[in-house]
Amino acid sequence: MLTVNRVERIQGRIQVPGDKSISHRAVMFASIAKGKSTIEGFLPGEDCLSTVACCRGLGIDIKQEGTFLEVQGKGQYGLQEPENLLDAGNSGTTMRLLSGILAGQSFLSVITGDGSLRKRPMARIANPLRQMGAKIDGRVGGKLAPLIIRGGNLEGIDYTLPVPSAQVKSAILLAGLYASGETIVREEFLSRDHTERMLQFFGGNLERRDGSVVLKKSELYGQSVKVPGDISSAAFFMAAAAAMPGGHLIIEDVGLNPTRTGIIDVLREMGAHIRIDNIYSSGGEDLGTVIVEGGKLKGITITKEIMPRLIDEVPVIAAISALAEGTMRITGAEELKVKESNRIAAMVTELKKLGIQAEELEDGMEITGTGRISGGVVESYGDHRIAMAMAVCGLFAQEPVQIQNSECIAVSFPGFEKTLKEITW
Ligand SMILES: O=C(O)C1=C[C@@H](OP(=O)(O)O)[C@@H](O)[C@H](O)C1
Ligand SMILES: C=C(OP(=O)(O)O)C(=O)O
Repeated sequence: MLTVNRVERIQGRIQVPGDKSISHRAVMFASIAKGKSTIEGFLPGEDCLSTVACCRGLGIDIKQEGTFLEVQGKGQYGLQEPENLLDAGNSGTTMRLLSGILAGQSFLSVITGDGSLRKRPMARIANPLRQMGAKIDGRVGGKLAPLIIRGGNLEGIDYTLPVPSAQVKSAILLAGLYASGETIVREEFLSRDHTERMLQFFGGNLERRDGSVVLKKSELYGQSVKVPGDISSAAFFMAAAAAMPGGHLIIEDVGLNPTRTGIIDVLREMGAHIRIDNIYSSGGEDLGTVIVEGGKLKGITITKEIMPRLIDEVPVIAAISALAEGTMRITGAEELKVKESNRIAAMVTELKKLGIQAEELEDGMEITGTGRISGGVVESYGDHRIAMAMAVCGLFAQEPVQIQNSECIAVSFPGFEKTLKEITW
């Protein structure tokens, strides 16, 4: 159980661990690339370690020393039939992206995960991968994991995403590496495009045409990847510093891919002062220093257009909305219901336990800021983002906030508590 006490100051200069989305992709792409890859700044969180374990289960030699990885890629057709179940743990990204790769293999794989992942929707990837020619079965008519995949002989498809999801887009593109003809993915609002950028970086034949991604069957080649700091982890501290009058926080080497910076746009619209400095590029991704000055925030309305660029940051936005003036209305966020927990229900229930005025909407939530957060015991639902969002509430609460089942924070942010202590007084 993590206990977070009220603080008076948020100040400091920090770095956050490597980006989770990019760490997963780097390991997977390196595994199916020809030759050795190195990965620097890898996130040694539980989710990414699940990806490493699955790739090892497919016969890939991966050496890990903290945040440094060396992967001996065996080329597109070098993976071996796994002797046992592949376990994606709590990680939707592992299960969905890896399924795209497994759809290209003629051998049999069975991929499963923990209790939360086994409840999350998998038809969204199974359907397009079946259309490409893979055989995929699973519980409840092939909709839930464990998934049983026998792939091979794929054909490209032209697919418009029915749900805004970078994981679905990525699964199709990874299968597209093995498919004849062109694989085309279209989406209404651009979701995180790390797969597109990294496929190009590894030598994949990928083009972007009028809002769609077009991929032709291609071979990847080993590379050296430097993983940027995770803006989704930085978001907890950015939001806390923004809501604390007098707060001053500098976060270095943060990934600033424009498909991930919705949190900066939202905090600015809420009245926060955020500056970006020292921008540079590495491996097709932008990085930079984020400087946050704290002050008084106001509630705003968020709609579905920004959601793909903001999705994992909604819990912490909800948390600081309690401190903002007026009402925060978050809409177009249905996808939050199918994350590690139902993040709409979880946040509303737990915020109410701290005396915050919160209400569920069909596609989001509404929070009315009173500036007052009481203390108490709250639940994480085994969901890392809920646990960290509630920790942010604790920094502003009248009494300590105790977060039950907080170990799940290690899924995406090992060292969260240590960094939190370093910047708060
Ligand atoms: O592609 C990715 O790395 C991710 C995509 C998002 O999920 P969806 O694709 O389900 O929206 C996000 O919530 C998740 O944390 C990571
Ligand atoms: C939704 C998340 O991850 P995943 O889908 O990979 O489990 C997350 O990290 O907030």
